[in-house]
Amino acid sequence: MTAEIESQRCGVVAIVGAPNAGKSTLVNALVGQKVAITSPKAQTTRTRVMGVAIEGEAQIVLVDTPGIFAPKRRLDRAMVQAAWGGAQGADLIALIVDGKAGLGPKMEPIIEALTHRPERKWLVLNKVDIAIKEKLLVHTQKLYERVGFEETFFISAQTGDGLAELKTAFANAMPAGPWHFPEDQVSDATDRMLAAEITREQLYHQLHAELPYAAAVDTEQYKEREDGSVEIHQQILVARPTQRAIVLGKGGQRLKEIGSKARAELAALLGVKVHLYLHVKVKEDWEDDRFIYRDIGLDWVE
Ligand SMILES: Nc1nc2c(ncn2[C@@H]2O[C@H](COP(=O)(O)OP(=O)(O)OP(=O)(O)O)[C@@H](O)[C@H]2O)c(=O)[nH]1
Repeated sequence: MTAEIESQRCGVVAIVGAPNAGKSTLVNALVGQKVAITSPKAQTTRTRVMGVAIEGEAQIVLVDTPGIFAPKRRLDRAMVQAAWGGAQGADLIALIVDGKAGLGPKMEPIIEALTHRPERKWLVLNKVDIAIKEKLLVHTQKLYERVGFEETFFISAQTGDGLAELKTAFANAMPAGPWHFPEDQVSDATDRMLAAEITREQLYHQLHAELPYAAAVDTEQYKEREDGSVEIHQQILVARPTQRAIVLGKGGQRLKEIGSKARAELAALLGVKVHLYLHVKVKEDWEDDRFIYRDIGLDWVE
């Protein structure tokens, strides 16, 4: 037992990058199960989510951060603050770059900030399955000149290409020390938080345009019933009555569909029967409400 603990390694890898780079997809793939929600729409991840991956004797605590971009609104600023906060004190910062989208102006604030970070920095070029090789090499060269990374990896978080090598390299880079989490824990999110995120993911998947970005999901009640099933009541907050009508759909059909997909996914993740009750509420100023920030796990920014 003692020998086992002595050989253990554990550390924190902060996963940073522009919105839509594939950060959450990568964290889920390394953990081996969904801990962070993903969508084709940018700015899906709003708060820091920790995913725990294990490789041999090493426990790798992956901090999935919101995409970093030039913030305008309060919610944007809170997300960017959470992203850099997630990198604070990490053993390693991994910059995830969308190899297909490349380095547009939106990468500039990230590159600039990274040059001043004291942590070790690795570069991970993602989406090699759809990227053009020559372009990847040009991006890599430019980033090296600006930031100076210790290591570079080419991966596809979606197909799994290059992930085994990346995971082994992360594991080898972790400092010696006891594991931070029990062996069977995959995330720091509570089931209550996970439930809200799964519903929000369905909003992203089933609704288009700007709506999901203008919505928040708040779990009001989460309780275990005597038969072992869980009963969950959630509020979907939107800013305008027209948005409420979109979420409800004709005859409430859309909301029903969101609820039934979210329920099925949660039941599979939690391994128990789930009773999910969704309500849509119009709250014009939810983006300026301190309590909502607390509920969705973001710090309030002035
Ligand atoms: N083709 C391809 N698509 C990918 C890959 N990795 C992620 N994606 C897709 O890219 C989109 C964004 O992925 P996410 O994991 O949500 O990206 P993110 O960086 O967490 O995004 P934010 O939450 O906006 O910060 C999703 O549609 C993913 O399916 C990849 O390796 N190849």
